[in-house]
Amino acid sequence: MLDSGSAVALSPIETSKRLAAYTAVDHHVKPEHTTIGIGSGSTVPYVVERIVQQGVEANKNRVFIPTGFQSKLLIIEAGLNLGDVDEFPSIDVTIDGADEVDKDLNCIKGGGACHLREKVLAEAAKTFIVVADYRKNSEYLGTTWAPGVPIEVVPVAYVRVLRHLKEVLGSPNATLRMALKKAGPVVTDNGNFVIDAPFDREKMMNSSKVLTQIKLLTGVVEVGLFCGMAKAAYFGNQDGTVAIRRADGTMEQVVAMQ
Ligand SMILES: O=C(CO)[C@H](O)[C@H](O)COP(=O)(O)O
Repeated sequence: MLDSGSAVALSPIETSKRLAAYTAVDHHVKPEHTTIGIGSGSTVPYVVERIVQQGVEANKNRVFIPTGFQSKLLIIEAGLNLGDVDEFPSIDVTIDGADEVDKDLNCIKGGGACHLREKVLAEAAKTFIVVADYRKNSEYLGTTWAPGVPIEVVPVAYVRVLRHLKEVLGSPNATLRMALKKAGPVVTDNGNFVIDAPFDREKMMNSSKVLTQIKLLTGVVEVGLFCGMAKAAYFGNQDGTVAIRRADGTMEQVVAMQ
């Protein structure tokens, strides 16, 4: 599964994801870190790959906490120690992907329907770091990520939540996310449904207000808006550099180590 170190050539997008992931691990997963949160998506395998490259000695006393089924498998298959957040509620660093990141490091997450556990691990972490390819780097949320804000909702409430999103909160195209290889809706690792709710630019410019409004709806378990949570975002670029945007407002462009 983690074959990016093999002779198989990576596409430019995959190369960008790997650049971001490797650089973020090099900067933030340090020898003194013993509890590490592992996010979900297609960028995170490169995070695990780089952590494995730190060696058996570096990893033998570490515990890795997954944000869902996919990252649990990644941790097990990499031979790393698996833990859970109820046992390790304080995490040194969590590294995760994102569907889109704005200039203030607010993120849309949940394209893989894992945003509830992802948010628990982001909150539990002293340092929450986002890794992504250049396509996710936006000025405003909703610029490139068209499906909208992912909302995990208990099944019994989805019709009412959908109606409220359309009629009251201003998302007329909100939809229940349907599965691709199963008849019916996507069901999360927690047994819930996901609604994708697009909002216009004006609303997304105040993403914490959108987050609060949705979170208050009965039956909503979690909203895929991560506002003011990330310490830094790492974006792999096509030219082989990595753009780093930090919560303190600083930006840097570095040449990534392979
Ligand atoms: O939020 C997520 C899953 O719920 C992922 O982190 C997000 O979808 C990014 O995935 P990728 O690295 O494949 O672009």
